[in-house]
Amino acid sequence: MENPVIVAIDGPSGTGKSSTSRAVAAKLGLNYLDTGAQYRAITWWMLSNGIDVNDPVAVADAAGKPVIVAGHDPAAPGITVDGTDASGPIRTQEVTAAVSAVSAVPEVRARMVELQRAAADTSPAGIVVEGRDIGTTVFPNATVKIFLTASAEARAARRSGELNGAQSVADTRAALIKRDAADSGRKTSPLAKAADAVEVDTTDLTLDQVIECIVTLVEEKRATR
Ligand SMILES: Nc1ncnc2c1ncn2[C@@H]1O[C@H](COP(=O)(O)OP(=O)(O)O)[C@@H](O)[C@H]1O
Ligand SMILES: Nc1ccn([C@@H]2O[C@H](COP(=O)(O)OP(=O)(O)O)[C@@H](O)[C@H]2O)c(=O)n1
Repeated sequence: MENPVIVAIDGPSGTGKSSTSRAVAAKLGLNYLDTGAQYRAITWWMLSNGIDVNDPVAVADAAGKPVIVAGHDPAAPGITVDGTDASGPIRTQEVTAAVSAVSAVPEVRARMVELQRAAADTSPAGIVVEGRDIGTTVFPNATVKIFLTASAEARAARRSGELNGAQSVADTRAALIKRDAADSGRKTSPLAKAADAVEVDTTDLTLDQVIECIVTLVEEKRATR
């Protein structure tokens, strides 16, 4: 049988990773994994259990406790923490503000990477995995690696639109830039483009154009291997 296809999609917030990855997985009949949702889920658990997220030792000590299960269906991925649906709570601004600190802790990353590799092992046709370090660390031998970018203005406008104006574009832009810096500057598996990743600037592309571009790259790669 053919090896499973692994499509790694990395990039900063608001570049279109989730929307693109889900559509690409659905079109190609592959599983889907949102690794950002896993880091958000463990962050939500830390906050809910009174762990000081700015204390890396406390976070490391607790990292093995929550049971996080991410769904792989691109039409309805979902995520549970200790059996409770966490899809809503992981998207709050409180979690968004704390997630970079939690995800910088090596013990947290080791646990998540284990779950991410296990997800690929149970995806016979293959999987589209989105995050920050998928092409560099989690799947260095991925079939196709994509690094999405977009201007800070475009990303902030997209995100602010999702929050229905609850946060201004300027405040959203500042929060995104702060999180990018934390994610790119951490020691363990920072946000980075893999040397062999294809960079796609989505600033002036429609979502459909980005999806088409990635589907074509995967199909080309599949045809030649
Ligand atoms: N190419 C694009 N053009 C316009 N809007 C986009 C594009 N890609 C994504 N979006 C929108 O931007 C928002 C953020 O996209 P998302 O996929 O969640 O990004 P990420 O996962 O990288 O944070 C969503 O509302 C999505 O519909
Ligand atoms: N592979 C990954 C994915 C996410 N993350 C962390 O998780 C956070 C949330 O990721 P996300 O993909 O849900 O973020 P958004 O792009 O949705 O805003 C990021 O800011 C990183 O701190 C990570 O460290 N490594």
